[in-house]
Amino acid sequence: MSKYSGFDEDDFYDEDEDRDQDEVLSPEDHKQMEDAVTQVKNILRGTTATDAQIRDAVWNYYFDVDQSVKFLRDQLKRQENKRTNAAKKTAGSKAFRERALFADTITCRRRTGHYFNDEDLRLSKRLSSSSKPQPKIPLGSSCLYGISVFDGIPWGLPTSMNTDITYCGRPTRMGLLGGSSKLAALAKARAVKRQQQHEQNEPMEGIEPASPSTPSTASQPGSSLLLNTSVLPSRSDSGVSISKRLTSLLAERSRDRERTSSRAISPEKQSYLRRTGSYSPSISSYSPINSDLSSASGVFSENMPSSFATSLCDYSLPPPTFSSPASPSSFPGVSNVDVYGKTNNGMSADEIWKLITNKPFFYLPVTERQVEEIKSNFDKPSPDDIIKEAQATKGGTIGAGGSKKAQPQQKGSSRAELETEMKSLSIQELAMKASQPKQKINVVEKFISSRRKAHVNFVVVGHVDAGKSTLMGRMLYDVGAIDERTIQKYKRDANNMGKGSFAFAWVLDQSKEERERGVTMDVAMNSFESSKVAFTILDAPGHKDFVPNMIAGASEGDFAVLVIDSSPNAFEAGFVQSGQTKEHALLVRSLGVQRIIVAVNKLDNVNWSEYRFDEVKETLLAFLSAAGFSESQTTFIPCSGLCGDNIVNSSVRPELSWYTGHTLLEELENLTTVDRDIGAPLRMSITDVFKGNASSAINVTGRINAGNVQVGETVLAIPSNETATIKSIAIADQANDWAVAGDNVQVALSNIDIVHLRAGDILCAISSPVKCAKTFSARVIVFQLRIPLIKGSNVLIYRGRTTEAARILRLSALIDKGTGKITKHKPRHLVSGQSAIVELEVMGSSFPMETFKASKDLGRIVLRQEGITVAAGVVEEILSVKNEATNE
Ligand SMILES: Nc1nc2c(ncn2[C@@H]2O[C@H](COP(=O)(O)OP(=O)(O)OP(=O)(O)O)[C@@H](O)[C@H]2O)c(=O)[nH]1
Repeated sequence: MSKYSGFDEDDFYDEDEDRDQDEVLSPEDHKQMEDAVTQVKNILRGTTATDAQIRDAVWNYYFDVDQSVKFLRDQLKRQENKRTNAAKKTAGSKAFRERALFADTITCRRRTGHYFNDEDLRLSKRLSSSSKPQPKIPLGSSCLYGISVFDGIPWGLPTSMNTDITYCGRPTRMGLLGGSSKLAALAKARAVKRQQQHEQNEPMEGIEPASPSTPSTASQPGSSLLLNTSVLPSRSDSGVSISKRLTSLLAERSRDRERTSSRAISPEKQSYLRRTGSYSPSISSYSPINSDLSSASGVFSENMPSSFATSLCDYSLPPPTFSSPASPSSFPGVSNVDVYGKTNNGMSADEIWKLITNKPFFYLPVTERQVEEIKSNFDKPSPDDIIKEAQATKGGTIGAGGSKKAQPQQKGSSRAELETEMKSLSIQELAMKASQPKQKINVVEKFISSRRKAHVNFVVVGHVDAGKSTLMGRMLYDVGAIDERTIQKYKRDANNMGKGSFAFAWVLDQSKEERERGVTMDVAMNSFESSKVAFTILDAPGHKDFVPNMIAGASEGDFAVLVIDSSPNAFEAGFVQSGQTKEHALLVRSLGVQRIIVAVNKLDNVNWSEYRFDEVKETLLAFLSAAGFSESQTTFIPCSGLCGDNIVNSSVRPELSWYTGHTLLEELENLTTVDRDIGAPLRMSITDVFKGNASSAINVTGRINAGNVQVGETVLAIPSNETATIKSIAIADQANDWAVAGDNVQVALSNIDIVHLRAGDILCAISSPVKCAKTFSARVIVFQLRIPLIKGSNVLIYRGRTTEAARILRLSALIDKGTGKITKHKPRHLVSGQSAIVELEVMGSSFPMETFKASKDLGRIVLRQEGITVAAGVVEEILSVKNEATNE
């Protein structure tokens, strides 16, 4: 391996590199080196390899003669190739430049033999040191720079164009519009290189680079530099003679161009050249439209964007006036503009345009008549306006999905009138006008006369894998809410998945992910009816990651079923600080649940042990009473969801004969029914929002917390503050004309856009809107904390499905848990187990809430920090709202 590995061999001969080989070589190595150098020299005799190159190669290849020779031969070959290519390139570009220069002034006559005329040949001789004439340049050849527009056209020049072609200057090259980024990069690199070369040429005294504003000579091939005779030094050296030559050459070319321009151009050719952008019309045909063509013809100097492009991109341009467009000829002192855009006062058309308009612009190719026509189209009302007007006349109907905040303006009504009307409108009046259904039902009367079964929601909580879903699945199966076939199917499918024991849990865990993971992730809802009561099960997730979902479920529960895994160590695992048994029990209590049934589950795992049951009962009873559940409101039932003991039917198992109490279902039926004010203003917490398949209505599901609702009624959505009309109501999939507090409903809403509704929002009576709190005070119980809560602590507040960021504004007081009396004002911090009054500020935009006194459902909150529940409590007072008028 050579020392060059990993290096570019082009860097091999670095003149500056200091390699003092003699200093590091031993006498023996030195001799070896000299021998090798001599051998390589002999082999490469006659080549251009220098002594230094040979020594370097030998040194770097560790005196290996063959390797060094091979390397050096390769290098020499590469250098030779480089030189040849560079020479070819130089020769090529020189020839190209010369031909381009000739082409600049050539008139090609295809029909008459494609020869240069005498004048061209004379000029070419003078320009080129070679006296050899250039006899033929075929039309369409790429060497003809000026007409290279025909390059690549397989059918050549159109027959109609087989007449005289006049080159009118080099076309301006514009940047790539999209396309290859590699090409763009290459073009950019070349431009930079050209710029560098240009800058290197700049210091030449007496010669300055052509500027964009200089006359058209700047854009001619071969004339990238322009003489400035005023700064030319009066030296009689060779530099001056070159300058003189260039001056006379340019003067001659200028005369030449004038001659060419005076020749007649056929209309056919004019049209073609317009299309190709190489035609500049004379002043006689100068118009706003073809002024742009003149800029494209090369009159505008290189690197300038066309006026069309400028008009498109430059928003600062003043709009052009259509009535009397200015033109270069109208500029004082200008009477003529030639085909090169040069005017008789020595300025280019471009310069004059700039003076006239400050910036070049592009006129749209429309006549004044067309403009008038376009303008008159807007005098009439649009089809939309006609429809709106018709709707307004009919009675102010607004299309579905439209915002009801902005009523369409009646034609003829003044702004002042409208403002007065708006001021006089109040939500109460709106309520009077809009919330009345066509045929008003007395819902309270209807409810009483209907003798409907009491409707109870109960939430099932407990540590992960305590058996909550299995227990509820079993209950639904035993009461006949699930048929045998479905259960058999679940058993088969669960067996196939290797989760046979989860068959009953699948009744509630419906999602694929929940079934695959064997974990409940969101609250599952299911209903069944006993002979006395209609129940809705809210099966909450037990995993700590889904506590917010558990809170949502618990917020809707009237009672709670706490499921305990009585298996050895399992109860203890759920009861430790990080377990969810305690957290869930505290949360349901904080959210207003007073009645709790503890299902001591999986008793089959402890051989139906009474001792284990008592152990669990004792431990929990102490904890629950400390958490606020009275003993009379707490019941313990030994059961097994998997085996079905004591769920719906009493166990007949001899091992369980020690228990003679109620089954779980009996216990649920015995619960005291909750009193609800069905005559109060409507409050409905939305749990889900979705669009119906067929109808345009928006469906929302949720629970009616207070009051009642009926089909045709107009309600208010908070926090969006948008009204909606109740299109239909369904209770347990049965259509109904009305619903009351406690019902879990699916409601179809019309006249509202789905963007104004989301889970956690409240539907309420227009006459009594729910407020969105900005600051409020709450009585809270502090849970287990890692760090104390202080003034300024950031928390997340939860209520049902609503969550918002909040900040503790003030720790107002510590209170006694038993008596509720203040024990200390303004504590510095709050620690685990304390009760306190705190003031909170809602950071987010909207958190609809009510005081606990006004609504037990909407007045409860849970505070969490970094995924841990830190406190829960009730809203005492709403101190300020987001916006009194709009709740925004
Ligand atoms: N031996 C026995 N196993 C049970 C009993 N009840 C449930 N299981 C098993 O416990 C495991 C968990 O049951 P799930 O019903 O999913 O528990 P869960 O509390 O709903 O779980 P999460 O909702 O995810 O917290 C399953 O393997 C059930 O078969 C029972 O009474 N006895």
